[in-house]
Amino acid sequence: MPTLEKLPNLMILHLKYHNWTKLTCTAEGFPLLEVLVLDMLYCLKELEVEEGAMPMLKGLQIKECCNQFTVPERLRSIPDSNNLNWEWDWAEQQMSVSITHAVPSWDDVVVAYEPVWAIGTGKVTTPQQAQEVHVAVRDWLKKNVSPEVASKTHIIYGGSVNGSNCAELAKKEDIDGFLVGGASLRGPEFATIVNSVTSKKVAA
Ligand SMILES: O=C(CO)COP(=O)(O)O
Repeated sequence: MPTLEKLPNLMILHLKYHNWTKLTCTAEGFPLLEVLVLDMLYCLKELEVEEGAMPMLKGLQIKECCNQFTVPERLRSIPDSNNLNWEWDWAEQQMSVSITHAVPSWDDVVVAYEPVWAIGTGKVTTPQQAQEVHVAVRDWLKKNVSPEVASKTHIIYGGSVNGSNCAELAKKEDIDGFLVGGASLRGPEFATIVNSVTSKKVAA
């Protein structure tokens, strides 16, 4: 936390699998953080958030942290990040933060859209919702970089992709591929996912 909380542009933080017993966020910590997920922190006994820390927090999820610890008063009114409906807001802000700096070659860039609530949860976004975000990312590239880069850049989706949902997602015009986690460990299923993206959809 002492290092992470000083990152000036960090907006989404998913902390998973660690044996921390106490997490402390100091008063100036996480100035732009909007979503915090504490996941499988089995040893966590104390979460201390000083007054003024995480001033932009809009979504919080605490899952599979088996010790009962007291959630600080200010965080109790923060909505579950699963219920947030501002996917494109996030995507746009993240694009701005990460891409306003020079990219040496757009040929080497792949943009991945991964809703934080879909990562490793078994909850996948709907193809329609993913398509909307991918279109918005492509439009952003068109306006802020160039139409050529927008048409050539692969925009891939990640978050609970599996052998059963990949075909419907892959049908969407602006979903150019997948970022696969858990299902990549199951060979035949991974092959199904790879084969579901049958053609390169972006311009050559
Ligand atoms: O984080 C991921 C890939 O980087 C996605 O993981 P899952 O496919 O297990 O949700």
